Amino acid sequence: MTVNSILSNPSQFYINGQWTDGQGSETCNITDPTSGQVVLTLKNGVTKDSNAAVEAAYNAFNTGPWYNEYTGVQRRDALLKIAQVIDDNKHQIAKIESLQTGKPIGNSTFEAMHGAEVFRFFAGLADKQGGKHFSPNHDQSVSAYTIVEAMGVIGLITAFNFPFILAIWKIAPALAAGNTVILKPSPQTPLSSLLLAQLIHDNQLLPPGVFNVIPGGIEAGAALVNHPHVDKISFTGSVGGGKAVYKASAESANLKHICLELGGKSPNVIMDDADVEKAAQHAAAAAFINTGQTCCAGTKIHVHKKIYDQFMSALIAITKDLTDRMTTDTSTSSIGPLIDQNQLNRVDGFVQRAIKNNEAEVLIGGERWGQQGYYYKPTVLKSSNLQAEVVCEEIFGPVVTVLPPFEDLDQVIEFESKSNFGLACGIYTNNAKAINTFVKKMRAGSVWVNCFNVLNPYMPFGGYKNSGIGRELGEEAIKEFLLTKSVSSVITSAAAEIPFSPAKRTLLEYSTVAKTEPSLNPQKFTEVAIIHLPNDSMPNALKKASYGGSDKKSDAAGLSFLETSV
Ligand SMILES: NC(=O)C1=CN([C@@H]2O[C@H](COP(=O)(O)OP(=O)(O)OC[C@H]3O[C@@H](n4cnc5c(N)ncnc54)[C@H](OP(=O)(O)O)[C@@H]3O)[C@@H](O)[C@H]2O)C=CC1
Ligand SMILES: CCCCCC/C=C/C(=O)O
Repeated sequence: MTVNSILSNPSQFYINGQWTDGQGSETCNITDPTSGQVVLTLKNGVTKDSNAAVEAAYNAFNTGPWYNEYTGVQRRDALLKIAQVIDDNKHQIAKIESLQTGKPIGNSTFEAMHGAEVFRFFAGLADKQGGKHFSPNHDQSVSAYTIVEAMGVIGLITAFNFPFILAIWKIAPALAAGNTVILKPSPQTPLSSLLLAQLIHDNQLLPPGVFNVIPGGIEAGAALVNHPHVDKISFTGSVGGGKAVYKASAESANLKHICLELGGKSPNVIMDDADVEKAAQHAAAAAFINTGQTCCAGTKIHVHKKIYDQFMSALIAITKDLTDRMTTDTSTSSIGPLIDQNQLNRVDGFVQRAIKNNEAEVLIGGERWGQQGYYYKPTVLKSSNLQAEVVCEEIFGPVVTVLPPFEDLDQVIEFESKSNFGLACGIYTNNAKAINTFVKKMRAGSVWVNCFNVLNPYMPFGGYKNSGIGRELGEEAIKEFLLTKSVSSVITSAAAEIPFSPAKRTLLEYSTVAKTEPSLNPQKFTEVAIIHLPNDSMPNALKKASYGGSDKKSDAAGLSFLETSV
């Protein structure tokens, strides 16, 4: 499979609804990690490219139809169409994702379908965002309400490990909220983001400038973070990268909003009542998911003393089986390669240092697999040094560290409370008291009971502590891309004020209108401006709505505003 057989404009950037050449001179190689072969060379994004994309997104937000004319229902429909196109092209998406990451093709196909599901979820929220109305005093002369508005232009920066999913977790809620976006994927893995742009472009699913893609390059990412017209950065990557972005965002001219989805060292606790074989299966899957290149992977295991020996035998047998089934063929492989040689060196570096410093014992694995590509054997380490690097740091490879057996869950929780990370954790038990204690006391964004790495669009995902700020997925994620505006309006005459221009109308409340104008069927309206006046003056006030000039015009304009808001 070649990149050209899937991507029509493989080395171009997608800006303002057009395919354009990058303006820099440096290039970047995209490599197939199963073989180490270069599959595409494309330009690195530079500041000029980012600036062009920001300008396109800024214009699209301020003057284009996406935010100014589309209703929530229209945005919903656009996102549903994107979901359908992803589903229809899931095999192409999966092929290109596996080509650039080396993932087993089954995983990539699942991830493409998950991406479609995430678009559907946020499509369902696109038309359901609104503010609240308050009556702060009894005579109702003050109309007080909130409206929710899109933030504006959003910069999305993603990592190499789940390129398609990580991008969609950001794109879908940002667009559902009415924003325009610039996606800067990891320089190692831009291809599935470019394919998404191609699918959106070829099927004319979004107005120009709403969705832009600038492949790789630290300069391109930094330019987004520094640009005064970018209102928010949503970032997935390393803790170091996240902190640099946080700092630069704070120092940028416009004090950006920020969402950071960073690393983890998620503990997996196996209690004494666990079904040992099942728990070991789950623990291996939890740790080795995506070759361990997963922020929430269960890379640290605490096992109860009573079942420790049995569990360890089972875990080693499962890991051996996984290793025996390794192959470079993504259609049959059990576990894929690491992303590149740097990552391979980095992972092996952790293991070799642990051995050299007597911090851990390798029970299985601990070395490169094969001669081609960037494969590393799934590895089980045993450590009794609770301060060891392999116990405390994110390795981002297929390496799991088992800690000394425990007897008291409280001690495990106490130990974990000192971790710098707080992304996820899991416990295997049917002991209700243990579950309740664990759920309550663990300082982590996701808690999994008798399962691990369970992610779906409904459940917010994100970290405590160094694991991040903000949430992706769930209703929380769309709120990350909205701003709330409070409006207090004192009515001083009988003339009603239409509080919004039609272009910026927002659903608030239609009950007063319905009560005073029974001829209007509120069911007809998806969006109606509230006209809040003392009840006895409402009919006249409505008729006299001062909207654009004379009484007659105002009358017509006021009512026609309501009617055209359908
Ligand atoms: N979710 C998670 O937990 C993840 C954790 N990691 C961890 O990070 C390590 C390195 O992975 P990597 O993907 O290189 O992660 P990075 O944090 O280096 O990069 C992630 C993304 O952020 C961009 N980026 C990095 N620094 C900046 C910056 N200062 N300003 C703007 N953009 C920036 C990168 O692009 P560019 O390189 O062009 O700057 C890339 O698109 C892994 O080994 C792993 O430990 C990685 C991925 C996901
Ligand atoms: C649905 C498959 C698992 C997705 C895992 C998402 C991981 C995120 C990250 O590593 O940042």
